[in-house]
Amino acid sequence: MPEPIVQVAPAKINLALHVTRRREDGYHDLESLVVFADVADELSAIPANTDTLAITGPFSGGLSNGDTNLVARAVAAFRARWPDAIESGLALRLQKNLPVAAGIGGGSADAAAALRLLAGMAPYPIPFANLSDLAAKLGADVPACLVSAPLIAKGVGEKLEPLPDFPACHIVLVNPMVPLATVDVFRRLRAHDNYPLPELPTPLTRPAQLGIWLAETRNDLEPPAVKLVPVIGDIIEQLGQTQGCILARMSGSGATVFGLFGSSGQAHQAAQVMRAANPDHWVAAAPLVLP
Ligand SMILES: C[C@](O)(CO)[C@H](O)COP(=O)(O)OP(=O)(O)OC[C@H]1O[C@@H](n2ccc(N)nc2=O)[C@H](O)[C@@H]1O
Ligand SMILES: Nc1ncnc2c1ncn2[C@@H]1O[C@H](COP(=O)(O)OP(=O)(O)OP(=O)(O)O)[C@@H](O)[C@H]1O
Repeated sequence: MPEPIVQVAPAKINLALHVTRRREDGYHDLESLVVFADVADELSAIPANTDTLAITGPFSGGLSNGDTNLVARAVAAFRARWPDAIESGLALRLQKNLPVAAGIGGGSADAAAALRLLAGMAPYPIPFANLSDLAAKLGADVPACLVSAPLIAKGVGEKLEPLPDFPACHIVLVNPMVPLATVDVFRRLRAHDNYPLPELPTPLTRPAQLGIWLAETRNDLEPPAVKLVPVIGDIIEQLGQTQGCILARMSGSGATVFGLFGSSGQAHQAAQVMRAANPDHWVAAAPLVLP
């Protein structure tokens, strides 16, 4: 039996997300500081006669392993774009550790992991720019997930500026286990032309520096999401009061809330507090993925 080829699909966190414009096509232009935490789905592949997808793990329930799964869509799109790159079929296994429709880009991270995995198997180099163009067709967050390191995203997520340095922060993620569809949150958004992100300090190396910058920013999707799922507001308040929490805010279109911490000890302590207070919620603590 050959060794499986493995790619991790880390959780995406929008530390700040400003909605700057409603476009003609109904989508919105965003400016977002995007980071990734070392809590992840995991995708593995073994050469086989045909392509198959098995889904395991705590959040596999209810996810289709058919053509609509973002991993299957990524594989199909890759094979259509580079038909001679991988001749064998692939037995794919997705370990689903991240909650679904949670604002932490699980499906997008899985699609990006599939693209990285296939590109790594190809017998010739696949230019990153071409892979990124294909990623954008699969979903707004897929190009950022392809990078999986701190970056500023603009447009609908296709314009990316990876950051050369970033403070070694720790993240606590809390999800109330209420799925929230991105489209519903955008539909409830009232102000579509908010101000852009302020300039980031350079070099950006200390958590406290990041905290000062973040205090000038927001997640514009948070108020409409809290209206739809009020418990998000309660989590932000609780997490914000834990010791050492630099900032508590919702990620993406929710419902996951993140807490930002300067040390691993404080993050794990806060995660314990949140677990004890909310035994039904999903809680994870992890370091950020650094550049
Ligand atoms: C909000 C973010 O999580 C920030 O990272 C992402 O931009 C969302 O990206 P995503 O999950 O890939 O979003 P999609 O599934 O493509 O969008 C679902 C729906 O949300 C709305 N939508 C989404 C992204 C965007 N920039 N503007 C929008 O108005 C559109 O009505 C779209 O039909
Ligand atoms: N591999 C996959 N993992 C998770 N969701 C998937 C997958 N494939 C398809 N989907 C579908 O994609 C939708 C969005 O799921 P996902 O977890 O990516 O949302 P999200 O965390 O809100 O993303 P974002 O942060 O980009 O808004 C779900 O309704 C789900 O059914």
